[in-house]
Amino acid sequence: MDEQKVLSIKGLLDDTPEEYLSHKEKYENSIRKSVLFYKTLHSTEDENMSVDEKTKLNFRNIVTSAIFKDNSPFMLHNSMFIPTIMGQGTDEQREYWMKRAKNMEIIGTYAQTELGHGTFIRGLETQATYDPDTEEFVLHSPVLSSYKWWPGGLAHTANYCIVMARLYIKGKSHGIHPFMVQIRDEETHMPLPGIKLGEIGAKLGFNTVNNGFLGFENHRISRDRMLMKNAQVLKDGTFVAGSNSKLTYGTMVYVRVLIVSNMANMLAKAVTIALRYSAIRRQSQPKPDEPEPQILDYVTQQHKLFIAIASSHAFYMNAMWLWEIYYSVSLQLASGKLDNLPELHALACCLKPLSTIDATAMIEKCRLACGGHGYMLSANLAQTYGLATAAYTYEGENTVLLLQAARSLVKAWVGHVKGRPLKGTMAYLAGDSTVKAWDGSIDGIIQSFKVVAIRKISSVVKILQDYEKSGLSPEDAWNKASVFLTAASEAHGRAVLLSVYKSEMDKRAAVLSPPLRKVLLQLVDLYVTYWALEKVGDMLLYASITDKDVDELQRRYIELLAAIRPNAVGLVDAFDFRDEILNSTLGAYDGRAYERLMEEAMKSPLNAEPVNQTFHKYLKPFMRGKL
Ligand SMILES: CCCCCCCCCCCCC/C=C/C(=O)SCCNC(=O)CCNC(=O)[C@H](O)C(C)(C)COP(=O)(O)OP(=O)(O)OC[C@H]1O[C@@H](n2cnc3c(N)ncnc32)[C@H](O)[C@@H]1OP(=O)(O)O
Ligand SMILES: Cc1cc2nc3c(=O)[nH]c(=O)nc-3n(C[C@H](O)[C@H](O)[C@H](O)COP(=O)(O)OP(=O)(O)OC[C@H]3O[C@@H](n4cnc5c(N)ncnc54)[C@H](O)[C@@H]3O)c2cc1C
Repeated sequence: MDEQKVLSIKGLLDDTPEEYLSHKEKYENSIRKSVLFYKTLHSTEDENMSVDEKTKLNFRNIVTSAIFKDNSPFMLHNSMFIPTIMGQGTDEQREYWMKRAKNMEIIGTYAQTELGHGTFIRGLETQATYDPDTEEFVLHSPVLSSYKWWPGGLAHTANYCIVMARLYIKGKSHGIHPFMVQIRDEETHMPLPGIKLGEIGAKLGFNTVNNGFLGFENHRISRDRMLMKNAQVLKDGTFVAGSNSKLTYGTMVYVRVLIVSNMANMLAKAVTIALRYSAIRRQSQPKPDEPEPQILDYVTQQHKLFIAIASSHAFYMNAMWLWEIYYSVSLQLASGKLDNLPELHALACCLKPLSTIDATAMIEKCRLACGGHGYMLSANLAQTYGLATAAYTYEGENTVLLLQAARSLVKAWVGHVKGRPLKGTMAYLAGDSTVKAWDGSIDGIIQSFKVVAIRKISSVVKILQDYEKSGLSPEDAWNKASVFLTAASEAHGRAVLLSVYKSEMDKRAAVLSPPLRKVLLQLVDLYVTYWALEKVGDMLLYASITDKDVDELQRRYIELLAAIRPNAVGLVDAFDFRDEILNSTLGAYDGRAYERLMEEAMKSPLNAEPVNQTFHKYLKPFMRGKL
């Protein structure tokens, strides 16, 4: 996506900050901008580029942040509607629907979550009952809780959507399947008969995404509207099951992988804003005979911010690595080879939660590091937090995904104990869990994180087995142990994040100039040392670290902050975000934060006049005691 071309489109960037628009005006403005933006996107897209190339090209591209501070009502069209057609449609269905969707002849969304169910997909209640007489599916929302609730763009924007519904044939349920459903008339945009649509209301963020609700009243669609790549319903109502019922969950895995790269970008944006502001903001006078220092020179400020730079790099390296795995597994799935899907699912169930947990926390820390000005919406830190924290929940709520990963880890460990070989990212579980002397090296610390994961997984398996021996059902044992199951998944995820970041950097280090290699490896060192200190309890319990080693680690951490300080501004400048993309009074390249804060303040409609009409209507009578 050519940033210059996009950002030079007239009318695309807001003159009046959206914060001063009404809820309805914000939506209408976001539609106006979406149409402008997607016209350009469509005109500049290289049709010959593969999904793989396009995705990796866009990994660091967040030009949309310049246009939509709170995302676009079109976001589900590209991020889930099109990928689901690609992943779940037959060749014929792909041929027909991809053309219409890519040409923006139709606008789609992905409607899975219901008022009553989000996590538990097998509990979804929207019905798709097959009528062999008419060769149609009857879509119905039997109760309020079965209304689709949350899908982006569903309320007033999309005219088609992928509906995940429970398939019934002759009274028998055949599980959840994807259906292509037209929800609005293409000419009038009126909801079709038997379809109730609306928006779900104001939210913490995503307030220009037009998240909506959808209810069906016996709405009929033709048989060919079920996306039948993974399972089919024949004309006579015969159900042909797919090779794996979870293949219908493929779009979610795809988005979870993308979310890791998105967190890298969100965090990079926030730390660029906060760090640049910390370079121009001067405050206090620790040394009486010296001027107020840059707040960036306070080590506590460096502690708040430098880990965010390193974490953005770590998420980016892990995202690229995970995308390669995703893409190769998706090619294998296309040829019916499913055996690497569980590992991909488990990986995504670790890295999506950890990247969103860390990014959300660190973006908030970036905001807090800017004091009062960080609290201004014109700083664009609160909105960035809102976007990141949404990803904690959507595409699989984090706790639930960590428990999914734990399911795979427990199975792997139990299998290992029985002699079954471990493979891929879980192979290290077969490694030596007796720790060698702590050597404080980066590789040594990463190995300690692997030991922590091994020990946490093995001990939670022991807890599960003891509960079951005591007579608890597997389900009750699982629930009782679930806090430590998520902890075991987090430990595994940490080990993966650390080792992939290190190994991916090592691969790249050879081609870097010595100064660049030095500063990037300092970030790796900072990241590993930071997490060793964050998890010092686990290190003391499971690794061979001593209190003397901890003292050494703390000193090393402080030295690393000092070593990175001279390059800190250069490191965020290297993210190369244009001012329009940062969209922040505090983060602009020229450092004129105060002038920009004032310029933005003057855009408030309240500043258009010195005396607001409420003075004469209310205040004056009130102050004169006349109310
Ligand atoms: C280029 C850069 C671009 C950046 C853009 C990035 C951002 C993009 C943003 C897009 C906007 C997003 C808006 C949000 C959209 C949504 O939120 S859509 C709805 C998402 N909803 C979910 O994710 C629901 C989460 N719930 C689940 O996934 C499942 O219900 C569950 C939690 C996995 C549990 O399911 P259940 O059927 O109960 O499973 P179990 O009984 O536990 O058995 C699980 C077995 O199935 C396997 N499995 C489960 N899921 C998958 C999967 N997806 N793939 C493969 N396998 C799966 C699991 O491994 C278990 O297998 P066994 O252990 O062998 O039994
Ligand atoms: C900004 C945003 C955009 C979204 N966009 C879309 C969209 O476009 N399309 C769409 O279909 N959906 C969308 N969603 C919905 C999203 O996918 C769901 O919110 C998410 O899957 C969580 O489900 P839920 O909200 O029902 O929460 P629940 O699943 O009810 O979770 C609530 C709490 O219960 C806990 N819990 C639930 N199950 C378990 C369990 N088995 N074990 C332990 N704890 C459990 C969770 O950990 C959580 O703490 C969006 C959500 C948000 C916030």
